Amino acid sequence: MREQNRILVLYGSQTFTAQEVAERVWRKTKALGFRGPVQAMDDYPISLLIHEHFVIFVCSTTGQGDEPDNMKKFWKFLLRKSLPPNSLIKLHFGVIGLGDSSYEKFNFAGKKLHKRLKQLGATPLLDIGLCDYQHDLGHDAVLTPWLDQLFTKLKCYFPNLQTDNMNDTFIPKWKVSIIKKEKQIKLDSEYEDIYFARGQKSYYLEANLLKVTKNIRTTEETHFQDVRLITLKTIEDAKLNYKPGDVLNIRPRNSKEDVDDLFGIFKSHNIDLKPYYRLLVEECHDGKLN
Ligand SMILES: Cc1cc2nc3c(=O)[nH]c(=O)nc-3n(C[C@H](O)[C@H](O)[C@H](O)COP(=O)(O)O)c2cc1C
Repeated sequence: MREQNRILVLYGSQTFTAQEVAERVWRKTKALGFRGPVQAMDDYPISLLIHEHFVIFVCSTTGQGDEPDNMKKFWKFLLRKSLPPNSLIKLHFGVIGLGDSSYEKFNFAGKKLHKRLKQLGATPLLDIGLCDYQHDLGHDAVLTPWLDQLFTKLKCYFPNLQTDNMNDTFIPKWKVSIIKKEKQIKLDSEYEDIYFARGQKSYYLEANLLKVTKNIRTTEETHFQDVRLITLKTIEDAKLNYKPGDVLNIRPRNSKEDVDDLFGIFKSHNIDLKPYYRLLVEECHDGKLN
């Protein structure tokens, strides 16, 4: 093993749910004293996979049974015909799939990943966990017992593992430091944004302030998907130039009430943060910066 007590947690996630689950799983592995990072599959140098002994995969399904964008490169590599069938002989793994049984191809990406890892000689620690968004308890209905089983199984490889009093100690993945306590800026109107007020419009390339004027549900109330027609209006009746094929990137803004509530909480905990401070957020693994 490259490192003692190493478990790697890799995820494929389109809209962050699998990422959030992967980070929860990673925190549990940290609480048990394991080392190793949590990463999107495409951010992991895949040529090193042959040296890994323990990997937990958290994989959602998107589109019509497709794998998420941030595992496409990884998945393409795994599918190479030139890979010998024993490439991953050292690897012990678990796959937890996140899906929705209202889709025809339920959890396809996770199922395909589990199958391919086995074809390449890896040993499953336990059967794939098939989380279903349709379940009353959401993904946790499958995830919680699956994790209990996983950690019980890991005891076979790590006999000193203490899982009985495993608490959910908070293990930070990010180091946050204040880099600039800028002066508070007075905003001229309720729509103004702090960056616009600083004259940093170029920060957003061709940014415009927009207001939502209509937000109408277009699907039946009884239909499981909530699809919306949202109408936006420029604040100063500015003309927006666009051509077919252009993409509109919307950055929603938090309401003033929500921002005030959040900073009220910081204040009540004696945390010196103001909305206009600039922060530096750095990723760290095992307590060290990357
Ligand atoms: C556009 C779209 C397509 C989806 N397609 C599937 C699918 O084919 N099979 C499935 O089991 N779940 C499907 N799902 C459900 C997602 O897998 C599920 O919501 C999951 O929690 C999303 O995880 P993520 O946020 O990490 O991408 C789809 C969800 C969306 C929004």
